[in-house]
Amino acid sequence: MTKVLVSDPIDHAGIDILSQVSQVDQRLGLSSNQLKEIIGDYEALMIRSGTQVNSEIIEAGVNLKIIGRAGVGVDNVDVPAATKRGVIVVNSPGGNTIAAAEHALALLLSLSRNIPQAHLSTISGKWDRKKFVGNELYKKILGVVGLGKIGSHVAKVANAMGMDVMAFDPFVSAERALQMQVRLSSIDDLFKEADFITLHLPRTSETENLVDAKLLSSMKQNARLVNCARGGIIDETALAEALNSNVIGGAALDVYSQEPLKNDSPLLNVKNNLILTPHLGASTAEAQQNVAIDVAEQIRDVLLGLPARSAVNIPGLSAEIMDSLKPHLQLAESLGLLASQVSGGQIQKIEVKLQGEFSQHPSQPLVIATLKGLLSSALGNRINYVNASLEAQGRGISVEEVKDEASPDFPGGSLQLRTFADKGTNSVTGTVLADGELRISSIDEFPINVSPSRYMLFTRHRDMPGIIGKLGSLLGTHNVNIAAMQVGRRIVRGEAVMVLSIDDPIPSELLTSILAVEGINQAHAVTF
Ligand SMILES: NC(=O)c1ccc[n+]([C@@H]2O[C@H](COP(=O)([O-])OP(=O)(O)OC[C@H]3O[C@@H](n4cnc5c(N)ncnc54)[C@H](O)[C@@H]3O)[C@@H](O)[C@H]2O)c1
Ligand SMILES: O=C(O)[C@H](O)COP(=O)(O)O
Repeated sequence: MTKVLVSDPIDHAGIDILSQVSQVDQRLGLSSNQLKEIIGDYEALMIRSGTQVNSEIIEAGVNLKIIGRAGVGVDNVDVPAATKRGVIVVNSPGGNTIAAAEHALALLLSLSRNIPQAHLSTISGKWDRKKFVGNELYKKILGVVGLGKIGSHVAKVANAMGMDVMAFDPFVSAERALQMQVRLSSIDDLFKEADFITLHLPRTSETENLVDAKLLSSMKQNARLVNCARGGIIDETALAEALNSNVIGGAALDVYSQEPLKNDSPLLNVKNNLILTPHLGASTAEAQQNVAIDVAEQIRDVLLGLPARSAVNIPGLSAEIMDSLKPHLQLAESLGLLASQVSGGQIQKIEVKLQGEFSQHPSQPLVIATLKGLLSSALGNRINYVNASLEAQGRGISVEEVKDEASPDFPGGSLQLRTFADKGTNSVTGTVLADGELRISSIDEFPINVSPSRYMLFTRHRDMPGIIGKLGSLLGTHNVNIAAMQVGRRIVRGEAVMVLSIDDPIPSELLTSILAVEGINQAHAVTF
């Protein structure tokens, strides 16, 4: 039975799903060293933002197949290290959208009406109705930075509350903004004009300290800032200074450059106009149930050998694509595997040509499947859809994709793989028949028509009498049974290919004997 380690608090709905297929161990509060020590026993790790999954932990996870992040941000996972090791990283892109958006709105309202401060004052026995006079959000300008899933929901609610919403998001079109009744602007104009600003963008090398002293000083003096996205997007020292010197009206933060917030953080010296929450954006019962179910289902599927729907490190390969292109991906993988066994020498480049109907399919998944097949004879089950491109790059194999809409050969089109190696160029072509069956339709431009089978023998030889008989009796002598045979040639008595489907593997001494037969130029034992 597979084993799943859960190292952060996860809703029981997720644990229930995983328990149906796996042993689930919930070990909260592990140190990094403790996690490193035990991770080798597990096929899957399920986390939230509390567990840092660095490259050492990933290396120690020798059985790890999948890391499931029950939430959106995967910045606590070393995704490149996971990709290199072929470990799938999945998240729940939409499970906590509403929770995070509502938390940002709650912080906006708390800031505008001084709710936490008024609460503290009231429970201390005071009745101060003058000190806590606030502002309405109605008719105020809201600046949304990052108009993705969360930012859009905040914008929608803010519009309904009568706010005038502007946004900065370099990846959102003017049409989309118009649909949302949001006007797009530059970040500089947004910070100058807005009465309230809310951040909903990821933390990346580009957005780190994006909100710095300069941007803060351009804000209106009474303007207020909310960050419910990621710590590190705001320069916290600059923010503390801006608040203490009344450069801006107030701020509310849910996320910090270092979490948990450190005792020496400059933010803790700010008085009055700052509201802090401990990364609570996704902490609603509903969101926790959503993300736990979403991610647990994906972990369960991957452990059962099925695709994951939200893998962050399998580009272009959603579960829908994997399902709809299943036989096409199988063909691509088979051609890659075949090419790796018949091409001579070190492959430096491959050309993946999508012909006819095939050119209508997305090429990226087919290229990844081809590379997976190509590298699997060398790397076995260490290669998968996650790391195939990276492994190929690491071996200096470049990839060219070609689309050729005209394919006279097959109604369903065909896929051709050409390999360019130091010892020459080879090509293999295949198709998917209407019933989903795979066919190899040519090898090195010689036409054939065979289905890939577990063991096969491919030869290049001179088309001459007696050669087939000699080969047959050699196989017979070694007790290798022939299931099917086909010959392909372009001209009579010229060069030809022979393809045999056999029931048994070919021992190396038999291959040597085959190569010694007069007229046989090449012989390749192929295993699918
Ligand atoms: N506080 C919490 O508990 C909590 C909960 C959920 C999500 N989050 C965080 O909220 C953020 C937004 O999440 P989402 O689900 O809406 O993501 P999303 O991917 O749907 O949206 C992010 C948006 O940011 C935009 N963007 C990227 N770089 C930008 C830049 N330099 N300037 C402006 N915009 C930029 C993108 O185009 C995208 O539209 C993420 O950082 C996520 O980790 C926090
Ligand atoms: O990225 C996220 O989903 C949020 O930051 C929530 O993080 P959490 O699951 O640790 O609450």
